[in-house]
Amino acid sequence: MTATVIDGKAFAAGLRDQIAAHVARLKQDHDVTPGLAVILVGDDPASDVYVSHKHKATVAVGMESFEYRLPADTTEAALFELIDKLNADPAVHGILCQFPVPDHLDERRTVARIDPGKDVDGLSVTNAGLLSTGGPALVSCTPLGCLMLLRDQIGDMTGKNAVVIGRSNLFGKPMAQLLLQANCTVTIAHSRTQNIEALCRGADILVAAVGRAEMVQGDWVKPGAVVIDVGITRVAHPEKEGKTKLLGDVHFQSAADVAGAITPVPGGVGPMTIACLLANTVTACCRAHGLDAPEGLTA
Ligand SMILES: Nc1nc2c(c(=O)[nH]1)N[C@@H](CN(C=O)c1ccc(C(=O)N[C@@H](CCC(=O)O)C(=O)O)cc1)CN2
Repeated sequence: MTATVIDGKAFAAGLRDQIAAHVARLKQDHDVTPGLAVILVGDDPASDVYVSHKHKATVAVGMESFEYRLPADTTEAALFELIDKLNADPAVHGILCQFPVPDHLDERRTVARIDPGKDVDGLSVTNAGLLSTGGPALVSCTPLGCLMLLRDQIGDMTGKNAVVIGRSNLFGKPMAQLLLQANCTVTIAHSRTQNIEALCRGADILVAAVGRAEMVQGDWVKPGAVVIDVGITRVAHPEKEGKTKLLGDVHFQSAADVAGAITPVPGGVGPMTIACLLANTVTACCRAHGLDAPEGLTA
């Protein structure tokens, strides 16, 4: 292996320390405590774990955490009633509905109900529009986390060829916008892209977010490239009976032999998601009180 392994867990811990310091200052200087409300509808086991982690992380940096666990048969009307209440609550600066939601609910309509100033997932049309036009958006947490890791690793990204595999609203599209803002030449690849291997081999920055375990092989990677793996697929452990393990979208061993730097799974991008959610809540709180968002927490 020749690549530097990017330690997202350590980076996220440092970011949470910075956030805790900002939260303490907001309390001391402005008598304001940032508050985050997380809504979970249903009983998806992975979502249950993520929501618990979000609660613990929120409390650990000194913010207020409001957690709402609703039954799987919650109607859209009941969900919207809760969102309306949170939109109007001055103690709540960030609102997030954990995805996926049960089939009878619609993610797009749910996000649209959240006040864009409190949309700490950065998924609303308003925040997507602000991001693509260079305005003061709240940016989707995982791409924001990837940008922070890339900045730390590369510094100035001007003129780099960046390929993002995946075109979701939650990740691929905002990631591409952030890389464009950082002066990269950006290509979004997806399931219909032709000759994707050759395209990836031209990338100085390769970001994989397709949800297909180990799709990106070492011979797709340009020597020295920075590889960011956003995939998380849980599979049966090959050696430990009854246990599972996580795989990324990148075949780690072969890619690490070629890349200059690479994020592992787990411990790469994943921990940045929750740290950036806290960062977005501080940003939303500052903006709600007419204060500048702290440097280092935004795109
Ligand atoms: N409303 C949202 N829903 C979902 C989002 C989101 O950003 N907003 N993202 C994912 C889930 N997610 C946070 O919500 C999340 C995923 C992964 C991790 C993480 O730390 N992963 C670890 C491994 C954890 C494990 O062992 O399972 C890692 O990669 O190291 C944190 C948060 C979908 N829903």
